[in-house]
Amino acid sequence: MDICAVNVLTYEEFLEIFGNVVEKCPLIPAAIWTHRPFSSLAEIEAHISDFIDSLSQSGKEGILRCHPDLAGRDHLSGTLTRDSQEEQREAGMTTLEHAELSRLTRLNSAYKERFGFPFVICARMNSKAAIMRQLVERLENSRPTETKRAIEEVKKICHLRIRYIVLSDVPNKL
Ligand SMILES: NC(=O)NC1NC(=O)NC1=O
Repeated sequence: MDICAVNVLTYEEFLEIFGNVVEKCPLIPAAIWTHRPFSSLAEIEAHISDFIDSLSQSGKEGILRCHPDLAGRDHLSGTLTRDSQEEQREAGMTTLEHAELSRLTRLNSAYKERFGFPFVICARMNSKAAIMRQLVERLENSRPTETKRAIEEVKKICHLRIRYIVLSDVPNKL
């Protein structure tokens, strides 16, 4: 799918395809559709990034809270979005050993307790070991630093999801 094909999509079609580029936040692609025609994919990403940056602290936290835990309840109950399931699988999050899962669950809880939102990281850009290491490291951050850091990861996830849509031509639905 090239940018010309994107620009002729109705907003319903645009949402059907791009609705989950920010996990469970279809409001964001719905909002940036206003800016058509897009000159490039990079422009779509830039609008999404600007929209996120324009949100208040609670709005940004809301985006983070729409993300599932890594190897968490949604994975165990089979309710992850297709995107998320694929990303977590690629990072080895769906085949953790018992001890690894216990450690991750403990760290995820400590993180949520401290910040009030789940630990978010671009799984496709990290190995299992790197995810665990960064979770431990980021637990030490202040709340403002960590919100900023987590939102950067949301943007990386979004970047790869958009690339995947465009390269594979596969419609992307929740
Ligand atoms: N919590 C968290 O990081 N979730 C995710 N990261 C990612 O790349 N896909 C996800 O679902």
